[in-house]
Parts: sequence; C-alpha cells; structure tokens
Amino acid sequence: MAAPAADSSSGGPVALQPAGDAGRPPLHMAALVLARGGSKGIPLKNIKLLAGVPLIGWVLRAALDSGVFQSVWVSTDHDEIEKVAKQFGAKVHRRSSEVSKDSSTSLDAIVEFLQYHDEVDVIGNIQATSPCLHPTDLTRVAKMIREDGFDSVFSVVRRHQFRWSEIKKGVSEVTVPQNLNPAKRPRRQDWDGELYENGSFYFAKRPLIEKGYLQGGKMAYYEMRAEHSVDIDVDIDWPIAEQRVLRYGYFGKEALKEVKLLVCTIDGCLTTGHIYVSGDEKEILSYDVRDATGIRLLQKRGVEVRLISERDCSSKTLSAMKLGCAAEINVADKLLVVEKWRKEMGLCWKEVAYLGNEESDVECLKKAGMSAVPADGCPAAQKATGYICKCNGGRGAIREFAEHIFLLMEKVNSAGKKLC
Ligand SMILES: CC(=O)N[C@H]1[C@H]([C@H](O)[C@H](O)CO)O[C@](OP(=O)(O)OC[C@H]2O[C@@H](n3ccc(N)nc3=O)[C@H](O)[C@@H]2O)(C(=O)O)C[C@@H]1O
Repeated sequence: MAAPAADSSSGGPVALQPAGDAGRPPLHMAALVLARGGSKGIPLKNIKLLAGVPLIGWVLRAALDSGVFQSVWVSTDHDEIEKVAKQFGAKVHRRSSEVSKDSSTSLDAIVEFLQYHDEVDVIGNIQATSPCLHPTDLTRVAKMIREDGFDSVFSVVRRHQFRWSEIKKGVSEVTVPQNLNPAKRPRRQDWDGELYENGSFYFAKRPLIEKGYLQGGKMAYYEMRAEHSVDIDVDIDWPIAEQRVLRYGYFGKEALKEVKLLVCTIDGCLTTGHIYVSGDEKEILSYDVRDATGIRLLQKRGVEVRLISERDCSSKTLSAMKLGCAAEINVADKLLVVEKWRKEMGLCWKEVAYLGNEESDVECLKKAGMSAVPADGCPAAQKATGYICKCNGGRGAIREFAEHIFLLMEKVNSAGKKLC
C-alpha cells in the first residue's frame, strides 16, 4: 500500500536527525482533528450528520480504534463541536480565536496545540473532510513513523487524469499537454497514473512542525485506496461522500451481522407521535405509506418487524394498519421485552436492529447491532445511536432505516461474514 517517496535531503525543505534511538521512551503520537466552528460553505460542517454520524465522528472512530495513538484530540473553538468530540471519546483542545479564522492555516492550529502539549512527539493531523478513513491506514502510517523512521507521511491517491496548461490572455493563447502525448494517448491500463495529495491525513514529528512544515525531513507518502479517498471540499461533495461512506466507510470494531429482527417504537417512530382524540375517546393515529413499504421490504428479505410501545394502543388500530407486525404495548421496560423476543428467536443482539426516539429506548439502542433514531428523536436517544435519520418519526424514518440496513447487509454479505 504505502510506498516511500524520495528522501527530501535530496531537494526537500528540511533535513532532520534520524529517529528513534533504542532505550528512548516510545514516541507519543497524538491524533489531532481540527474542527473549527466557522466554515466557508456548509454551516458547522464538522459536526453535520453524514450518513447519520457527525462528520468528525467518522475519523475519530477510526483513530480511536486503530490503537496507535497515545491520545486522540479535537482542536475546536466551538461548544457543540466540543460536546460531540467528547461523546466520541476524544479529548478536546479549546483553541484560540487567532487560529480559528477563515485565514488560519492547519499548521497555525497544530503549532498552537503543540505549545500546550509538551508530551506530544508526533502529530497525526487527520482531516474530518475525508471521512472514509480506516484504522488499518493509520496503523500502517504509524509503523512508517515509529519503525521505518520517517519524519513525515501524508496520504495520496492515484489518479489517471490528463492535465493541460491554462490559457491566459496575453500570456499563453493556446493550451499544451502537461502529462501526455496526444499522438500516443495511453489507455488507463497502460499508464500508472499520478499521485495526488488527497487531504486525508498529515503525520509529522514535532521538530519539523516547529520549523513550519507538515511535510519534510525524511518524507513518504501513503497511497490510499481510491474508494477510500473522499474529500469534502465544496457543498456538492456532501451527497457523494455520503454514498461513499455508506459503502466503504468504517463502521466500528464490532463485525456487523445480518439483521433478523427490527424492533420499532410506535409513538414517534411508526407514527409522528400526534394522536387525534374524539369525543367518544377513540384515538386516531396516522402513519406514512413509505414506512409501510419499508416494513414490507424488510419482511420480504426475511427480517421480522415487531412494534413496541410504553403506552396503551388499541390492537384494532394496529391491525387496521395491516403491517403484519407483532406488537407489545403498555411496556414498562422495553429492554426486558426485546430480550425476551431475542431469546425466543435464538438471536444475538448483533442480529437485532432497533428504531427508537425516547429515553425509554436508550438501552435497546445501545445494545442493538444496528440502531437508528428519527431526526426529531430526543437528544438522549440520538446520543445512544449510530445512525440519526434525516426523516422524522412517522415521516419516512422506517423506510430510511430499512435502506440503511440493506446497505450494511450488503457489506456483511460481500465480506462473507458468517452468522453467530
Ligand atoms: C493540512 C492542510 O494544509 N490542510 C488544508 C487542506 C488541504 O490542503 C487539502 O485538504 C488537500 O487536499 O485544505 C483546506 O481544507 P479545509 O478548509 O476543508 O480544512 C480541512 C479540515 O480542517 C479544518 N480546519 C482547517 C484549518 C483550520 N485553521 N482549522 C480547521 O479546523 C476544517 O474545518 C476542515 O474540517 C482548504 O481547502 O482550504 C485548508 C486546510 O488547512
């Protein structure tokens, strides 16, 4: 995967001492995700949900699970970002406004971080704008720094793109090819392509950074797989990144299992939570046909769907919905009921998916192999889940979660994973 580039002593900007004498304590390698509150395009981009996960969450998960960092940090100037960073298990450096401006560079923010953290020898600056990062990428780069003695390593991707010079009025009126011979245009398979910095990460040792460089000394690149190389630069990159991350992103240490049971809370998930009450005390609930379709699709693929509610809910009303789902109502402890169902069906928790929106759903959301909360679910529920829907409860959240489950199940199947 990784291939070393030329040593910069033959033309690079900085030459450093060789690293790592035996007997020296191991280098303290800190992951540092820069996440300022302001952003040029998308507001609060760094914590905007990408496929149900705050943007910084994707890379923090990979950094923490890689196990190669002595510490994992988010440098931010914003309270909300601080909260999200801590939820994911990162430490937070509250940075000054000086390095949080539109004009501030990453290097400015990294240098400031180092001024407050004497213990850190190596910075792995991981950019949240490349959310398809995997722990294995970080493990390999850490080895290049610790064992192979590189002072800096950054990520690149291979592209097969023909470059042409720019036409500038009064300077150059015609274009000329930059990396091809038009008389002999190579086919993709006959050309190795070129390496482009893709912005996923920049690892560098402290002395180099203190000299004002993120790249230098004994330098190498790390070539990322093209499908993992995603860079959210402008707004239109967002939906593409979302599709990419769903297919190729890192979803955590736990291996996914095929889902066999989806449990869905009735009020606020299947329904909007609004109840119309008539003078004769009859209740009218409404649900979305998109959600009924989602349930039918799940059932077709062999996923049993069951409904659960803390409240009383007429069995006649439920059967009138014609969803073909067993339901349990007046439930004081949802976890107990789902445990009972799970055991009856001989399933492990990883084979259970759960859609809930309330405090009473939190335990089940945490235990389920896949979980989701509608966009209008309560904050405690949102904190406990791996996927926050774009749709509200009773307005397509089940259909959306069903699609998410199908996508992840494709991943399970293509990885050839066995059931428990
Ligand atoms: C290491 C580095 O030089 N990173 C720069 C990268 C890099 O050159 C490209 O990704 C390469 O493809 O480009 C920029 O990238 P961008 O502005 O998207 O920033 C990448 C991530 O870093 C956060 N950031 C950046 C600078 C700063 N002072 N504080 C920050 O918190 C952003 O919020 C975002 O999450 C650019 O496009 O202008 C600016 C970045 O500073």
